Amino acid sequence: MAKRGMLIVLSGPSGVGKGTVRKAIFDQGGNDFQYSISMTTRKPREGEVNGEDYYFVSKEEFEHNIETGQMLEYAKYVDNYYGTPLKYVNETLDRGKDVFLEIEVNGALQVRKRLPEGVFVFLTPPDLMKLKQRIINRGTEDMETINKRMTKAVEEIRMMQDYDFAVVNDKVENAVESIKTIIKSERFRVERVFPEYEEMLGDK
Ligand SMILES: Nc1ncnc2c1ncn2[C@@H]1O[C@H](COP(=O)(O)OP(=O)(O)OP(=O)(O)O)[C@@H](O)[C@H]1O
Ligand SMILES: Nc1nc2c(ncn2[C@@H]2O[C@H](COP(=O)(O)O)[C@@H](O)[C@H]2O)c(=O)[nH]1
Repeated sequence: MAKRGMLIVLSGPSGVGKGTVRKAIFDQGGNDFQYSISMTTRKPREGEVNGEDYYFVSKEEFEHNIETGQMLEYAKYVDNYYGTPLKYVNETLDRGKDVFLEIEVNGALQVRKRLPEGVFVFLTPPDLMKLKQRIINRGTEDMETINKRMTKAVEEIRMMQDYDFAVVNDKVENAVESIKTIIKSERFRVERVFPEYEEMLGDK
């Protein structure tokens, strides 16, 4: 049976740049991460594609998925549900592939309980003003929603200490390099990738 893949969970407040950093890591190549597409009851933004950016579903469908145990984790975040379908994550890890989740903090802490072997990285903004400016610049939310997301952000940043690693997203390229280094080092720690280590340490 293939060795189970590695689970990487990237979390942090809305607008900090999780999606930007994740896309840069994927675009640079040199890895075979599988991105887990989340499910949400939020309405699609302009340009968002069902089955690529999210699975956009009704509240009823989402609640049915919760009740039937189909979610690895889920959270109510600013008036909408967001969650990770369990089957894809399990099947992909079982195939020996690495899975990348990009989710908010309450969901990440649920994942930590179920899959504690994952690598949990918190992406944090240089400061709150810059965070707000990034959400405003993105131009996807109205001011009322931005303010709700900023209130959430303060709660979320307090939970940073529950993560294995924290990375400041000041410059995208620096955050990308830091996360790639973390992943490389965690893979080494978990898998002891050099065969001579196995021999030296007397593993079967
Ligand atoms: N280091 C950075 N410096 C300046 N702007 C940035 C940086 N990283 C991302 N941004 C910009 O900030 C905005 C929010 O980024 P992004 O959508 O990636 O955040 P997110 O954390 O994925 O948000 P959400 O959780 O709401 O999906 C985007 O307009 C992006 O271009
Ligand atoms: N707990 C989960 N949170 C998720 C998931 N997918 C995305 N998110 C987070 O929700 C907020 C808002 O996202 P937006 O697309 O409306 O800006 C943000 O922090 C996302 O990272 C998920 O599956 N589970």
